[in-house]
Amino acid sequence: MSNPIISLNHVAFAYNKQPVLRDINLTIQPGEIIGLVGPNGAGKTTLLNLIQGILPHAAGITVFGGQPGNPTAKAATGSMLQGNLKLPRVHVAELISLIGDQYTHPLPTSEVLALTNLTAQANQNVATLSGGQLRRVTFACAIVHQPQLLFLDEPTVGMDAQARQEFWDLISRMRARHVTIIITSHYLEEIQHVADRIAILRQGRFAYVGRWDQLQAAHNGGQISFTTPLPPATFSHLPGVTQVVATADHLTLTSQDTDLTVQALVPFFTDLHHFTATRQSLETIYLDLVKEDDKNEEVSQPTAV
Ligand SMILES: Nc1ncnc2c1ncn2[C@@H]1O[C@H](COP(=O)(O)OP(=O)(O)OP(=O)(O)O)[C@@H](O)[C@H]1O
Repeated sequence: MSNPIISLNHVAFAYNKQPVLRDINLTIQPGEIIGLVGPNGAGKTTLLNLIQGILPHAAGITVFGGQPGNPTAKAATGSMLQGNLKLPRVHVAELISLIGDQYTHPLPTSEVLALTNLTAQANQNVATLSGGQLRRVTFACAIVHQPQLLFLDEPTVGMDAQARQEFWDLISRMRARHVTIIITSHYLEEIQHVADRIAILRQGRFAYVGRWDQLQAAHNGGQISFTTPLPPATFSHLPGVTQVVATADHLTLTSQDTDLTVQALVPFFTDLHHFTATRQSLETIYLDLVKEDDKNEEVSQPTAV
């Protein structure tokens, strides 16, 4: 395995003695796309700022083999921070080429425009762009110097569904260029398609780091619905079943393990109709994980930082 681009070892951080990050551990390999998720105020932006050396506290953080903000890391990093930047009133192409001129090996402006779907807006004044287009210009400015590492803090905020889809396509194009990306987003269902691994930040620690599909496989719960002439009590003691709800036309079983419950339902199949089984959505798994962590926090003592 090649040298990691970023390694985080027992990283802790507090603002004015108020702990935000308590014990953060993560190693990021070149070309990986990491989705950093967590509730509002969990510390995602703080962590990105620490890794970039914007916040002055570097214990346990190595970026491109050195301290955050080291010259190699600075030259190889692109960043798109939260919100729209206040951009000067120039044409889109002019702005991208002005920023490119600050670097030794910038991408040609036409290539950046094509990559970010901004060719049609090349000669438009940035002050007249839509919110979604403006976010793409900010992204174009972050990649013009061909960074190996990109930080994207809620890049799709304010974009409509189509603009978000286009943006995620753009991130997939960055994957082909082997760019390492850390991206924060509250759109879980979307980020799962672009991120190789998800890191769920909660109460100053990662509640989960890994692939979404593995997280889903580990949470096998869900709901099973059907119509049946049999009484609801028939199903309440089947393996995995935690709840049976009867409505006018069907029964819904909530199960901790849908595979197990479906197997136990096989002997009843001739009496079951309109059968559907649904696995928990990622959103539900995420919310449960965050809630579980809340419960754990109630019993565990906060770590001194
Ligand atoms: N400069 C600061 N001084 C003091 N406290 C701060 C400062 N910046 C952030 N905080 C606090 O640190 C915590 C983490 O904030 P941070 O912005 O890192 O969270 P986040 O996960 O990015 O949140 P969001 O999803 O809402 O953007 C919050 O409680 C916030 O109020």
